[in-house]
Amino acid sequence: MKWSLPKHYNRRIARAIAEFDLIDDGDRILVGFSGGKDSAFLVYSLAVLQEHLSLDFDLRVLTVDLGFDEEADYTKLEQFCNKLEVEYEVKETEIARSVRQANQPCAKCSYFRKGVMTNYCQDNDFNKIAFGHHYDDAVETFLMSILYSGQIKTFRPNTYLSESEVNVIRPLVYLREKEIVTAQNIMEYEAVESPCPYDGDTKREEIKELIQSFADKKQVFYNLVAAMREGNEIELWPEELSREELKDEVNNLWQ
Ligand SMILES: Nc1ncnc2c1ncn2[C@@H]1O[C@H](COP(=O)(O)OP(=O)(O)OP(=O)(O)O)[C@@H](O)[C@H]1O
Repeated sequence: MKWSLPKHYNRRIARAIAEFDLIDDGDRILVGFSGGKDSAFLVYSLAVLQEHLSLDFDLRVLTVDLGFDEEADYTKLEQFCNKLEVEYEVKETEIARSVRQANQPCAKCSYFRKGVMTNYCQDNDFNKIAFGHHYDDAVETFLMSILYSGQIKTFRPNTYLSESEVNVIRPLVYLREKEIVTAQNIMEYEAVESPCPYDGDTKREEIKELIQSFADKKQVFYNLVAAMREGNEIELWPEELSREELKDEVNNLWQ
């Protein structure tokens, strides 16, 4: 294969693979490809690494056709995979119809999409699903979760789904989004537009702008990275008491 990855990208992806134990010998990995820049780079880098790593693993690329566009054409995606010599398949679904009336269409769509992929894994003997989430996605999700849901959490680079016995892996977690944008020249692929009418998650955009607004945005980004690590110092308020417990505690004060 004539394709290659610059050293810098190799190092970051290899770091994620080694640190989070993302790929093992004998793995069969199903790669989620939307046609966007992130998953295109994921397909590209896994195809290149398959040639160069000492690990022996299989790859197949899957696009879940969400059903938003009846005229959807996947030729460009297929040609990209052919060029990289990886198998490519499109799975048609009617997810669009089920999420149109939903309160949170994006969350529901992503849930159904993952369901389609795990079913595909079970039917075709794949043990891992790879997604193209990157460093900025992880930090933005962490901050969104605190600000909009009151929970301190983000997605993990490697998550075992016990019900379907599949691991979801995210090999690009150490790459910044701007590095992936630059990588479009390396892989000779132009991202296709998403057919989704809800594209452009406004909450995520808000968070992106917030991080960008700090004078020392790089330091702020890496402080958030530090905060989302287990083992980092945590000093939180005690758990909230139930209404009854609190009432008793307050009453005791007056006796
Ligand atoms: N229709 C789809 N079919 C298969 N996999 C998908 C699809 N949509 C998204 N994915 C996978 O889920 C990941 C996260 O999805 P999300 O919608 O957040 O994409 P994104 O950050 O816009 O990435 P991309 O640039 O690849 O579209 C993608 O990187 C890709 O691996």
